[in-house]
Amino acid sequence: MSLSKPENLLLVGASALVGVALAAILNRDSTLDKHKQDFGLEKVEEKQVGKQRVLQRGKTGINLDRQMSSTNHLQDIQAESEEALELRKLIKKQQEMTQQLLQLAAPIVDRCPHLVDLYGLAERFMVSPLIGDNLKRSIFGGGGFLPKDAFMQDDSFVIAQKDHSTMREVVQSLKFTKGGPREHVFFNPKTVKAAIVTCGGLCPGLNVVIREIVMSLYFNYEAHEIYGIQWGYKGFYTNPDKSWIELTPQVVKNIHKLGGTILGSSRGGFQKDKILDEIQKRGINQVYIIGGDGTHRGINELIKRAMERRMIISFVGIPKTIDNDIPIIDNSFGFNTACEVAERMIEAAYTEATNAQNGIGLVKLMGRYSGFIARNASLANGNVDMCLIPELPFELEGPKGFYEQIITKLKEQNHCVIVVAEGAEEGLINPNEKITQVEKRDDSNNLIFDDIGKFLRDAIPKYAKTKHQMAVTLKYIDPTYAIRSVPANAVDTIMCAKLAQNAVHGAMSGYTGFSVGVVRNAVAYIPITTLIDAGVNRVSMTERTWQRLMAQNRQKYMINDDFKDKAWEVIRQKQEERKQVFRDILKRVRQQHDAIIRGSPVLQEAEIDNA
Ligand SMILES: Nc1ncnc2c1ncn2[C@@H]1O[C@H](COP(=O)(O)OP(=O)(O)O)[C@@H](O)[C@H]1O
Ligand SMILES: O=P(O)(O)OC[C@H]1O[C@](O)(COP(=O)(O)O)[C@@H](O)[C@@H]1O
Repeated sequence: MSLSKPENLLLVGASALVGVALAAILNRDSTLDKHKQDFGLEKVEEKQVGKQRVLQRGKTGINLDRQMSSTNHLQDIQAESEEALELRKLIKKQQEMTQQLLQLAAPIVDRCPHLVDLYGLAERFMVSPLIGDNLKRSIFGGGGFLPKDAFMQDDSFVIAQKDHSTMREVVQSLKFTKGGPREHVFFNPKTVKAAIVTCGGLCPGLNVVIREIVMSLYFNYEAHEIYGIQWGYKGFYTNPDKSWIELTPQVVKNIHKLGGTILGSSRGGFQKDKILDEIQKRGINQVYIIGGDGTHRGINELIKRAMERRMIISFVGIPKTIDNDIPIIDNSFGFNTACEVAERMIEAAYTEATNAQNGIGLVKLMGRYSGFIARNASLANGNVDMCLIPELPFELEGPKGFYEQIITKLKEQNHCVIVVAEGAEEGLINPNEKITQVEKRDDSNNLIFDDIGKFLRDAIPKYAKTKHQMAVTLKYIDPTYAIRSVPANAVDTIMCAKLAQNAVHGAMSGYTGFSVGVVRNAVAYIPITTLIDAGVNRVSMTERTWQRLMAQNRQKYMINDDFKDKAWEVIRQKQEERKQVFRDILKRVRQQHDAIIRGSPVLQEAEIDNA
């Protein structure tokens, strides 16, 4: 019988359900008790050792129900009559097929690795110390404080895509495991040794994340051995006696009010074996790494190497980027704060511009590859006339170019407010207008552009004077580091706490290789490989937020006729590339899901029978 035929599936399903019911009567209670003894799970519940665990552990197909019925009661079975034995075998097969059917019907979720699967470990879980032992404690706090139904099931998921118009689209959307505390934890808190490191550029909220990881490990799980690694990746192995510092609630108590990171940060200096040597030497089994895309590439390298070295460690990423250019997540922490501060700078530019004849306020904001800060701060301010970002094709010169449009604005309203993202020159469609002459890179191999802000500060008045004999008053504001070095605002502080706590929940429950992010307003565990594959998030020219800004400031198309087609082609091509990236991810996730199902012993058996 082929399980790929729907009618056979239904047949198997129907008979399997009958079998399951029979099985439940015959051996459920006794097997469950035996399982509880074997695994020491006094509080384990029937529904938790069933199908959900099978789905979660799909990769290795570890099936607690199967273990129970096939091994634990062999002696009982042998003592029974031949007839009963046959019946039991049939029931067992039907049960397994039911599991298989459930797997076939399961949503396709992009699951992050679990240490049990990666290393083929026995499933030994402890009841979470977070569990409230009575309702009062659950409500009013103290020791274990979570009521039972506050725990997250492993098969809960978050749908990543925003819009769906058909059920088919919902089914096919990218989905991630939902973050949250699990009722059973992989790590015994007494044996946890955690390390926290911050990498890359600064961002508001780094200290909040550090603080909440420490507090959550220390007070919620009562894991007390926590280290902070100073100066980014290189701090793991450079002067380790000094750069490894012990983090306690006392140390981190007030750091959430400070900008930057108490651990310091750096670019470059990633040496995986040296990092792992030090981690191994100190017996670290949970590593929390806060950083951007470069940092996440590093985490992926560490995981691969750690597996080769058979180091059982949970590596967790907490995505950090002031530019908000990490894909999939709604927003990165610190972005809200950055936009708030940037908006005030734009307001200063507006005040200056409106208080001078032919006044121009020019603000340069961060955004190497993506213009999210410039876009959102401009929208928030509402008085920006032109916003230039890397994703926007434009020209400087010519009758429709940027300079001419400034002149038009000045003639119309006597002032002009301009926001430019530092990477905006990527949008310059005419190669003759490029600003950066020699390509430069930083220690992490990121591009460094020549300063477009300073370039425009000098070029705009010159253009107005030579081409229009117009004297302008230009005030230039470059708040770059002033924006990212501030403490997190209230919204970001709450977000950081949410991310940090869920990072700890994920690591404690044995997940690894995931990054914790808010997706459609819910916390998701996103496989780091997926985050890397998804590349850099960018503002889409056809998305509604950008369109809203265009509607608000009535910014015109800054391209002359010669480059019109090329500009459209660039936009179209970039959008197609982004779509392809997600199509590829979805394809891979689907293939993984199919492979899990095909790799299942039940399906293989059915196919052999059929042959
Ligand atoms: N491809 C990579 N593989 C491994 N480590 C990397 C990679 N790219 C960057 N890193 C490391 O990650 C850290 C931070 O990277 P960087 O690009 O500066 O910041 P971000 O993580 O914010 O993008 C640096 O220590 C850098 O050496
Ligand atoms: O001067 P630094 O420290 O290299 O950082 C500047 C760069 O970092 C960025 O803020 C990007 O960093 P993240 O997105 O990783 O936070 C760019 O916008 C900016 O060019």
